Amino acid sequence: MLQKLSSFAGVQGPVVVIVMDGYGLPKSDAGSAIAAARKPTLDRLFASYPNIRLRAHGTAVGMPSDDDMGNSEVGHNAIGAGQVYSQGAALVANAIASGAIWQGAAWQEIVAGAKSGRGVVHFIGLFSDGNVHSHIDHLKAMVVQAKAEGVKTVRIHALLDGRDVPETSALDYVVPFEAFLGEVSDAGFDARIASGGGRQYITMDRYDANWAMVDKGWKVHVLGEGPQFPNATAAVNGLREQNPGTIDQDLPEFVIGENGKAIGTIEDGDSVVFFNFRGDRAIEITRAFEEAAFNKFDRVRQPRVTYAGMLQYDGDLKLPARFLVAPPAIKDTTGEWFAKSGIAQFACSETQKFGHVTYFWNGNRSGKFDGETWQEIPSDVVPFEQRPWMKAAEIADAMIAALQSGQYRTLRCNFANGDMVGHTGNFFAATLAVEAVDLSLARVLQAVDAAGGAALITADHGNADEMYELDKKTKQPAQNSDGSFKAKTAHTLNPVPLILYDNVSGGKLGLKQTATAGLSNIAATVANLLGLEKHAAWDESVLDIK
Ligand SMILES: O=C(O)[C@@H](CO)OP(=O)(O)O
Ligand SMILES: [Mn+2]
Ligand SMILES: [Mn+2]
Repeated sequence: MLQKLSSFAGVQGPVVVIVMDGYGLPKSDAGSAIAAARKPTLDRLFASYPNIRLRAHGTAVGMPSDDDMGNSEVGHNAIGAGQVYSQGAALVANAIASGAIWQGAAWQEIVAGAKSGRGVVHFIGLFSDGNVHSHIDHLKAMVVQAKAEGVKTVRIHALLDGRDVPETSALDYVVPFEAFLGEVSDAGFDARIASGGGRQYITMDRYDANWAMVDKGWKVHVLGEGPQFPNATAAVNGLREQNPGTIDQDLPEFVIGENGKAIGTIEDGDSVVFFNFRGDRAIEITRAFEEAAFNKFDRVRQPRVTYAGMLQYDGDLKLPARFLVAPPAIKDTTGEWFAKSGIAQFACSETQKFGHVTYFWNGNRSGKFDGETWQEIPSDVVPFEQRPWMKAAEIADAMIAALQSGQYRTLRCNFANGDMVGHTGNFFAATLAVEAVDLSLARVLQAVDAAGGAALITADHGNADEMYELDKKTKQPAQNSDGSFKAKTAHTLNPVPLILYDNVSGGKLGLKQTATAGLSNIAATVANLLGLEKHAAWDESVLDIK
């Protein structure tokens, strides 16, 4: 049980945490869809309620360096656990640097498994240096090590990014990597890219939103069925020609063929490494490889392979069974300790972010703690620039109903809009996305007032705050040669807001801005609003109690 605070009995009504995904505070309004949006509710909040800035990127959320942007996994982990752990990106980089990864049983089984079969290791994963789901340097190190350990053939199944890196940067990765593979290949070692496609088109679906993407990925990676090209560079060029204006993440699938035959089908006795360290978009394809009874799509055949994930993606489901690097052991989350303190909790989002407020929030566990209620609003399966309002209204409806029910002492939700629409690179749609959040926020806050509660409004990282690549010198939006602006689809390095919406304490409560304030300070702040001391493991509260 968490102890009672001596200085404050807590807000009488419910304490609500609202995450506006992808809502950062930019240095300049140039290129910010947030600045361009009409958002009377947020304007009023910033003008009239206590608010501070929180660090949401780099080492403040467990990334290897402060050049790393934040992302939903590390952001929601930090918010939900109140602690900063070295995250997958850092853990894998360290395991490779020390060589510990090669000593582990999982890597040795991958190599031994391949050698007892045809000698083939497949690597499937996100092909960039974005460091959100994966890093191409990790792949490079594994190819070199596989060769050193006597693997005969390497086949890479490359998911093109353009979402954590510039939107049409695929060839910046593919061309040098194909050159590198050419250099390491010799009479006894053959390493090539064998298949791929855009990450938002094949394989990397999450939260059961659209299994058809995984089906498409399976067909190209495993069965070798799809439009053929002689190499990945030719594939990217060819697909771009056939699909003018399509950015990398949305490019269709491709297969590398030789004399009409796919060069990298996955067969019995092969080894397969899914080299993303982040779990949300790795779980579905992992299930397709591991599950004996699988009914999400027709696999046609299930090759008997030695399969490993870069990390363990789900600590409750133990998925996958074999993993190269142990994930951060996220302990003592708010979900767990509020449950132990008898506090009923409500969590809600739409499909695209549902796992963020449940699985990431609870430390990458898919199971509920006692007294938790989760509500998922099914997301649209459309390009989000066509529906920038997404399910904000429905999430607000669910939050309002949960507040009115009087059943929950604390509630949390995530509005996906700023992030999911921000990732499309469509400025106009992103302003509408922010406006939809503003409208829904107004409705939820009315219900918070009616319940005599208080709310913390925040974000997990930036995105819609910078919709164009900024010119390094002028700090103005950078231009393409035809004069159009260069769209930016990735997250940003900007801080995020923390607003305290409190009409109940009579001015007793405020927020403390500290130099190091970050997402991990929210957990203790929520505990204090509930009238509870923080858990010893959590970073300090920023609640100022006068
Ligand atoms: O879409 C995703 O997978 C990531 C970007 O790679 O975004 P977020 O961290 O906001 O989920
Ligand atoms: Mn996010
Ligand atoms: Mn995102």
